[in-house]
Amino acid sequence: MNSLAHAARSLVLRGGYVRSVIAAANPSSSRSITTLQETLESQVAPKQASLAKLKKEHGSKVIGKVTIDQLIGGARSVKCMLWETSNLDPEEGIRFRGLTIPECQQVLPTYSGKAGDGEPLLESIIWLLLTSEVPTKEQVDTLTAELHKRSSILPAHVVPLLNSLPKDMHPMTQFSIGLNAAQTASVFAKAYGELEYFHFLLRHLKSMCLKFIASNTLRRYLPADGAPKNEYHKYALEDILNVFAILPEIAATIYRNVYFDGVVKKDQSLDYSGNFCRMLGYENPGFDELMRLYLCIHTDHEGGNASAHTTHLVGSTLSDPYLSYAAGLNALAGPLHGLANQEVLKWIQALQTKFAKEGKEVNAETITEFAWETLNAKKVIPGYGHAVLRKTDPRYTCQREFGLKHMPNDELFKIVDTIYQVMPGILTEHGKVANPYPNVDSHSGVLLWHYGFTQYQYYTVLFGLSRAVGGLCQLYWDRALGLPLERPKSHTPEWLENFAKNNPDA
Ligand SMILES: CC(=O)SCCNC(=O)CCNC(=O)[C@H](O)C(C)(C)COP(=O)(O)OP(=O)(O)OC[C@H]1O[C@@H](n2cnc3c(N)ncnc32)[C@H](O)[C@@H]1OP(=O)(O)O
Ligand SMILES: O=C([O-])CC(=O)C(=O)O
Repeated sequence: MNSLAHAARSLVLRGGYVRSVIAAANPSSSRSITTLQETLESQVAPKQASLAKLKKEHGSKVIGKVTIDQLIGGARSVKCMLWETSNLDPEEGIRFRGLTIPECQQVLPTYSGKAGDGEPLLESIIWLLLTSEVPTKEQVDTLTAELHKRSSILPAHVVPLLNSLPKDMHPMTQFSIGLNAAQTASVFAKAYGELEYFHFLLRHLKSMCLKFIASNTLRRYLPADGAPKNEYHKYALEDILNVFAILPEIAATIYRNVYFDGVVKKDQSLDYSGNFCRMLGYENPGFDELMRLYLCIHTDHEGGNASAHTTHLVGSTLSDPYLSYAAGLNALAGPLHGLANQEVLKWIQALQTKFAKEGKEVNAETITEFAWETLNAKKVIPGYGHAVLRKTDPRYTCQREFGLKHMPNDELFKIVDTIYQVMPGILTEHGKVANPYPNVDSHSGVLLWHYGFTQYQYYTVLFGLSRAVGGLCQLYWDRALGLPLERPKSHTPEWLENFAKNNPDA
């Protein structure tokens, strides 16, 4: 009962939480800033209404067909998911709420405060993806302060648990364990689960008199209307912001445990990315800027990619945001998805080692030789190809531009550039690949390496820190729009064969 009362009260109190954080961060301007929560609350009803209208007026319109090839082939291009936060065009690449990466770099607030002067802050992208609005620097600063403050919500058992894990456990496995363990702090699960418990209790009390007393007593301590479906998004938002806030400490603890002394030092006078770099143990403003770029560009890639889709699917069962995104992390840990960034570095290392032993230079010719060896061994070239993109990934391009600006003479950067010159031709000649161009993973590792961040088994954790933003900003809207349980139809091979036999012209 005490814990019920505590949970209920803390839920109610959080309404005033954000305002007090803002006031603490910036007392003079606190009254004039529209908070993230206020911005979102004003958007929910109109968005719900326009989705309901779309469904009512056009719900029966056909937007595509599905072939047997698509059913067998991983549902490529099947249109079956609503995604608010970003959209991917095969030629142009990603747009975050309508903005390309260069446009984001021009308009979003940066560490210096001036848009266009440096890389966007991750907090800017969080604001953009959640609200579809470009925030002011003041708004972004309030979000930074809020996330720093919320980081204290990390449950006390999580760091000791991480400390107890074997150092040779893959960092992504540790990341997923850490986030799952932090789920005890879920506000969403409490709001939902305790009400379940409340109804369970009422169902099982035999005496009407006891039912009446229990009902009246418990209701006093629970949110006024319980947690009805139309309020799920409020509890989800609490969890989502808390997950953003605690992930850096989980990620940094893993890095410091596996490769160093386990000590994590914060500097909350900095932004989210800058503070994260200090937690990792880096004190280089150039590395801070790279981290800002890295964390911004990996956030979101529309809904169909495996990590975002998994988060959305698991969330549709009303699993809370912690569990939903932990599932997304497990999808990201696959080598055809996020893990490809570590595979790229591994591939380049193997290439360098082989030709160093043979006393040969790494150049276009030796890279071509090594690529054919990989392909003939029926392995993939990591960092190349894509399920949707049919041109060079703009996330590759902006990282290349960062490299040209900050490390044009770096040896590894030059190798990546030479790979880029020869690989599309090789993959085209190979003849199988739908997209012979590089994706985001083919460039990210070498930039990190330049700053001494050479522990490539860890690289996907950085991706996972960033992808939380896309997956979970969308999860907010999933709950706000009341999207249902996701459950597509599957068919047996026999059904397909019969269908094909009975429908020769289909
Ligand atoms: C953040 C991200 O997730 S970006 C992607 C990261 N992953 C990688 O970089 C791994 C390498 N790339 C790949 O494996 C693929 O290109 C994927 C998984 C990204 C996309 O897969 P698909 O949509 O199936 O690609 P596509 O239609 O081009 O595949 C056709 C064939 O080409 C092969 N192929 C695709 N890309 C490559 C590649 N980079 N090297 C060698 N073969 C490839 C596929 O394995 C497939 O072979 P199969 O017919 O024998 O099964
Ligand atoms: O879109 C995809 O399928 C893979 C990808 O690039 C991402 O998730 O960032």
